[in-house]
Amino acid sequence: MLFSKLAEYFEQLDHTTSRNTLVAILADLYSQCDQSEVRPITYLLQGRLAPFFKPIEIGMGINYVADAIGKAFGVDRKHVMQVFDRVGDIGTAARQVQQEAGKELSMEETPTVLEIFNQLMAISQVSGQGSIEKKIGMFADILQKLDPRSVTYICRIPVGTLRLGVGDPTILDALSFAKSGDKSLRKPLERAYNETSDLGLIAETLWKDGIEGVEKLSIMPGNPVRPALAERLPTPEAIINRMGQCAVEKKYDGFRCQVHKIGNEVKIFSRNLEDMTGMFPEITSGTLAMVDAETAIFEGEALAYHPLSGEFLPFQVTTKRRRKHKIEEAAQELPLKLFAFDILYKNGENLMGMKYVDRREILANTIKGEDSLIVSDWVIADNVEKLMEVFNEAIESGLEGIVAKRLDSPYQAGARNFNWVKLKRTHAGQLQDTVDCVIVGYIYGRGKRAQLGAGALLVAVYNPDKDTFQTITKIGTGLTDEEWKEVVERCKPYVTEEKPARVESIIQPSVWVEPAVVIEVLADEITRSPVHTAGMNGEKQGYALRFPRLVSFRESDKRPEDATTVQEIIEMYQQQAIKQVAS
Ligand SMILES: Nc1ncnc2c1ncn2[C@@H]1O[C@H](COP(=O)(O)OP(=O)(O)OP(=O)(O)O)[C@@H](O)[C@H]1O
Repeated sequence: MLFSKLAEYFEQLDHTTSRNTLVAILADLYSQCDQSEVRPITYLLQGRLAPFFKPIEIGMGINYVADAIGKAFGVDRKHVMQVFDRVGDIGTAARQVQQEAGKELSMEETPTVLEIFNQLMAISQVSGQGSIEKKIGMFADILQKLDPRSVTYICRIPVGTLRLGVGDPTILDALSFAKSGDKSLRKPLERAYNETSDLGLIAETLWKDGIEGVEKLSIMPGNPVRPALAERLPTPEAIINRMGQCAVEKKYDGFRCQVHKIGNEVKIFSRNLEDMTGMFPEITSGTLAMVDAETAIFEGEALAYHPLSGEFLPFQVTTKRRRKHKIEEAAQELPLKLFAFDILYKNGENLMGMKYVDRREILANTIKGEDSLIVSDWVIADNVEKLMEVFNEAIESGLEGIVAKRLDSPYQAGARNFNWVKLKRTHAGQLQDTVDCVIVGYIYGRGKRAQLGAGALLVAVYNPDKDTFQTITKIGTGLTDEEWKEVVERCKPYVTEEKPARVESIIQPSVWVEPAVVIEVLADEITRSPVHTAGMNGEKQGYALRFPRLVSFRESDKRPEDATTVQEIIEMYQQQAIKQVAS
């Protein structure tokens, strides 16, 4: 496939406002791909050269891309940046500069997708002295070979603004449609995705070995597994009624880490599967010193802990780590402990299908001693009193609650179900848990707020079945002026003229925002609503949050698709009724 053809698809995806059309365009694109193209095209669709957990970057910011545009079309960077300042997008600026220079090529003259992909990959691998000059030169060479549309889209890749609004589930649907004409392959594709997190690998395997090949893909050290997640139940009684005898663990309030030990190498992935190894030197060295296995994948929560007093430091203290530039120093000053609570893989064996109790035994035998790694405690409870004992102990030591786990449960990658149930401390008159929402727009304010740029935020939750974002509330109060400014600043790169294809909204905000910024919201109650689309179904009204207020920004550890789901909202709504009856 010629790169210009791919750029044509990019343009179509860019301009659609409907999620069904997104799937149709993508399925059409995939049906044109051969085996060698399907993997690179999958990464390029996400503006990348590799799955997002591999830190392969082109390594050129806006100024260097501007340099390359100037070099390709015979002008200086200053001129390119002037055009960029006027049009607000580096791709459009490049197209304009190309046109001014009279160097537009026709679509038929462009190289293939594979040629361009390999050249971009080569740029990402240039390092050392003089690397910037080299990268600029190589990118300029690419630009000289492209038609105007391709120039537009390719310039957005290194600077991270190729936002086609294509979510991972949408790609899975499209792969299924391209290969079978319907959604029937979605389930096995999704399982492989939950275990390997690599859409490119899955697409390539599907093309090469069919769905049977995809069914053989499973957990592999180096590829993060999508984390198992916890459901909610409103009371300790509800937990015992539903789960019967179960394991109870403290719920640590820190960073979820998935640690991969591959021989002498360690990789640590965050809740949203980013490679965060660099942030946790003490956990890396602890893993090498204490883990008795050649290869292993285990999970835990990393937080600041004072071993002498047995005191857990609050999340705000733990997160200081993110802001510190000198990680090594931070690791000395405020060493984190990883409380390991599960193991998924050991020495070539996939443990995910094993029962919780058996995995726990293996975990205890794998981590030797207690230092920067600590195997977390668990007790068996079959009554409310026992469960509350652990709960109260957790609260006393500064934690926020417990997680109850089914004794015979497997590790289900990417699933939120009743294998794990969380119970947090709550305050009267508030929902039992915060809701993670995605900003999809804002509404201009009057008076002082107008000067700040926003009056109310329109926020949404995630519908994984449809891969859409459905609105659930407007947040208009509870933010300081500083916070408003910060919200607007964070949304700025994602502002878009048209409604993003994956957003479902009846309310028309003043400004649409691509789903990207995740915020944690606390509310008093969930109510039914005729104006919000979350959970709206035919005649049935949607759901809304009452008295919502911003608690924190979550985009560092949650992607928009990790936001609270509509299903969770419906469950929280039902549980709120149970709780009201109980109290
Ligand atoms: N013992 C434990 N077992 C499992 N998870 C734990 C444990 N202790 C802490 N956690 C953390 O608790 C998280 C779930 O709780 P919480 O609802 O507070 O977090 P969240 O990020 O808002 O939700 P989620 O991760 O479920 O989307 C898990 O993702 C994990 O990071």
